[in-house]
Amino acid sequence: MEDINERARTKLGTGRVADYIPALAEQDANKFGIAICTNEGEVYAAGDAQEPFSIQSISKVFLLTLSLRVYGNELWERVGLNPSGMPFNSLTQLEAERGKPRNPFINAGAIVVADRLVSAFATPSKHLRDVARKLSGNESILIDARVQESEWQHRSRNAAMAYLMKSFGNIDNDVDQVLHSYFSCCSLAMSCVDLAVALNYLAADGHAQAMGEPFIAPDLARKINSIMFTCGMYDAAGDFAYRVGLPAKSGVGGGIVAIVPGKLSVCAWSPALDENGNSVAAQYALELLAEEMVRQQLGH
Ligand SMILES: NC(=O)CC[C@H](N)C(=O)O
Repeated sequence: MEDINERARTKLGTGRVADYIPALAEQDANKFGIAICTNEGEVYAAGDAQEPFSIQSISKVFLLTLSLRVYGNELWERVGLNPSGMPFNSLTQLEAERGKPRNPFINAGAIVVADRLVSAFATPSKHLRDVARKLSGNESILIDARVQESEWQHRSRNAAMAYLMKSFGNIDNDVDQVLHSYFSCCSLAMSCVDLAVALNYLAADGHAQAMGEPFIAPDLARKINSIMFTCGMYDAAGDFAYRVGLPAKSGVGGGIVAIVPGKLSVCAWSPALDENGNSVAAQYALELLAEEMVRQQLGH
């Protein structure tokens, strides 16, 4: 971890912090952290791994997991399962494809999933926050109200997607209510350690480390990993698969969670992003980790 921390920091200064959500523009581009949680429950961390950051699109994994727990395969009537090949906030496919987003890991897809949760739970964002607390074993996890408000103030593009989908009958609830839920989930503040522990269920056949019990069925964990592999890095999913080869999900807060099924979960974070909205240093760190794991497996 220390070696990766040192080497990944050479990438600081490359890329740009997201500024289309003003509250995110204030992040310090010189931060880098990485944490691993093994399926045996050991946590290894380096750099700024304990510092909470805005999880942004990583919340789409929680949203999807909770929604699949309630709706099962019915969910796929509302949202597709294929990479979009488009930026995460693109509107162009939505009109042509009659309001059914390509996958649950682009904004439109996650907004549809959030709508499903608004139908299922009285207070969906509080429910999701509580699940994040339980899964990470950290009761102090909060929704960052400043980020949430900033997203709401600059919601035009996400609101346009939501209204377009509503016009096709793919959003059941009030658009403002759905957007509020979606933004509050994106605004959860968690650290690399929190996220590595919380998402370990995807590495451990659905078993939640901090809860000490099954969270989802093994088959569902396999399926979510598959969607992460093909769609988790937006239109750069293929590049990342080639470089790293692991199911992963990124967010514009600079975090990336990756899963080594059967072994461990990892979260790397650094706020500066490349042109696809993926953290430059976090991607590099995961590439170094993947290379190191191959070397160790070969006994080199
Ligand atoms: N890619 C992301 O992390 C985007 C999430 C962000 N909250 C948005 O809706 O634009």
